[in-house]
Amino acid sequence: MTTPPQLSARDLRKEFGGGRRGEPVVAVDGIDFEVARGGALAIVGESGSGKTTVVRMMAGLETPTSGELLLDGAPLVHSGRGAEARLARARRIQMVFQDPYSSLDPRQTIGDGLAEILRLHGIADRDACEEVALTQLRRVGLDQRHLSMRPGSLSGGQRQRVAIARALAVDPEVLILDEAVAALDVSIQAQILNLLNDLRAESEVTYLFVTHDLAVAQQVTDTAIVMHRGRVVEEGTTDAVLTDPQADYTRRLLDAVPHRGWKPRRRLAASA
Ligand SMILES: Nc1ncnc2c1ncn2[C@@H]1O[C@H](COP(=O)(O)OP(=O)(O)OP(=O)(O)O)[C@@H](O)[C@H]1O
Repeated sequence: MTTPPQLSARDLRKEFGGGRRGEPVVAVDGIDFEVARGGALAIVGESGSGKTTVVRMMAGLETPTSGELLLDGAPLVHSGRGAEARLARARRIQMVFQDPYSSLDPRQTIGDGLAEILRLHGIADRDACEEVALTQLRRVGLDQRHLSMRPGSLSGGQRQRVAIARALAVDPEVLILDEAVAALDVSIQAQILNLLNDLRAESEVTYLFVTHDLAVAQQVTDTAIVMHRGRVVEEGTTDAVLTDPQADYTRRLLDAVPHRGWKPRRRLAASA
């Protein structure tokens, strides 16, 4: 018997009502992808290509119009939207966003925030929380000092480390990273990407890495799909997509995003 992929999408489609002339907006137009357990897939595309909609369907925040999302071979979308269903889903799928402020309470210390998650998911009781929280912080390169700090006194990179620690604290099967390094300086970005590689090597977590930047995707993912107007226009190993793109759109996307050795040739045409 073959093992099912950890995560897959089959002919996944999402329409929203209320387009300009009343026609539906097709945000995701019949896409397919698969990620093996412990693998890392990049979803690459510019703003408006449908990446966020895919992620929101995975998080249970949107319901697909048709098609399926499968987690470990079982449909994901029909498991309900109530608080219990959300908690059960969060146990399996965690997310890290571009702006860690969106998930960090500015009034709460890093240690208290982690402890809250550990208790919520029944991972550690009150007595064990601090020790487990510290273990999680150490995994992401932080230490005892950070337990009592608040998000406002951390750097952007440290905040993103905390967001990663919080996400991995529940030992999810899938970690979705939605433009997770986009707001960081290049040197900090490199540190976080290295950390993500180390964390994936030491656990079986599967990454879904959403980005507009293929060069960044190459540093953490094995395979990539390129989305344009809700469709997959190119797929393959991330290396091949980056170094030998087949689709015109991918080539234009690569030309538009600054990367090492980049020479500005042309911007993506607004109508492309
Ligand atoms: N709730 C909604 N109602 C109507 N249209 C929507 C809704 N959400 C997204 N869309 C449309 O669906 C398309 C895809 O949007 P989506 O946010 O998924 O793209 P994206 O690639 O993630 O872009 P960004 O990086 O800017 O978030 C866009 O045309 C967007 O305007």
